[in-house]
Amino acid sequence: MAFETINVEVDDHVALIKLNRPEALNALNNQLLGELCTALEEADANDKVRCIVITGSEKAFAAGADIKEMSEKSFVDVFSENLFAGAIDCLAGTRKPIIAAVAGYALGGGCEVAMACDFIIAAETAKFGQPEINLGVIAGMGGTQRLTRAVGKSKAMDMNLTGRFMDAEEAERAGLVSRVVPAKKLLEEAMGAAQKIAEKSRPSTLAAKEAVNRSYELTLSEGLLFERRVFHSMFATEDQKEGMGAFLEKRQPQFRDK
Ligand SMILES: CC(C)(O)CC(=O)SCCNC(=O)CCNC(=O)[C@H](O)C(C)(C)COP(=O)(O)OP(=O)(O)OC[C@H]1O[C@@H](n2cnc3c(N)ncnc32)[C@H](O)[C@@H]1OP(=O)(O)O
Repeated sequence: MAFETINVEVDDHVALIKLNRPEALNALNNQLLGELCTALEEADANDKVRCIVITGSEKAFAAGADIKEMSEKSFVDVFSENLFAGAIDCLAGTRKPIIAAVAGYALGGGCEVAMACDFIIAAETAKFGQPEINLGVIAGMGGTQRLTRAVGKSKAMDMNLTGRFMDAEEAERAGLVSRVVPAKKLLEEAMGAAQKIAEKSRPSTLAAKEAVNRSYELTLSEGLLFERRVFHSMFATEDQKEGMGAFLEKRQPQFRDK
């Protein structure tokens, strides 16, 4: 499928999706969000793809929802079209692991898209923020919810109420990002992490992602039970025998996704 606002490359079991609206710092307009959703559905359905990386440019992962596009909309417009529900549900509904590789601005919807990925690797240049308050609105794709779960109430309130940006170092300290690397190494690091994930047994990666995500929805005892039962179910796979057998035989496992 040909896209205009994103580029997609599939190489070595990793789908690399690059947001590509440089003239607007990758502002998330309807077309880009629609194309991103289509690309994610295709990657999820493509047997060759085992992990997905989403990235932007050196200057911006994405500077938020497209303000020009939404500025004239009325309440009835945004309510009727359920503005932004589709794109973020699409990300959250993708079963394969997704890494956000963030350099430059990840603001508003850009920060929210990154947070809807499974983890974030940031360049030293990354800046995260929920500046919607400056536009007379609030975050609408998870900035008050996912950010609070990631960094706690105090920092989430600070960012949502003042609109200030958080740099990569602070984001790592706060637990918003998993690692920070020099900007030149960002893609190499993200693709390296994706390759590592791609080498694992597919049932294990899908199950690990589901189990971690359940921790957002369940009580601790329900979550622990869910995890234990999924762990038990992995003993029905050939890959469990292969993984444990390979360890005991001091060799690399050859997973067959069975
Ligand atoms: C999803 C929701 C519901 O949560 C809502 C949102 O996401 S609302 C959007 C939140 N994001 C913002 O408020 C950030 C807006 N952008 C900026 O503050 C600045 O552009 C900047 C700090 C990221 C970068 O500043 P600077 O280097 O000075 O570049 P600019 O000249 O401002 O930008 C270059 C070019 O890009 C256009 N641009 C930037 N961001 C957006 C945007 N979010 N929507 C539409 N267009 C955007 C900007 O207008 C410039 O274009 P031209 O004027 O040169 O045509």
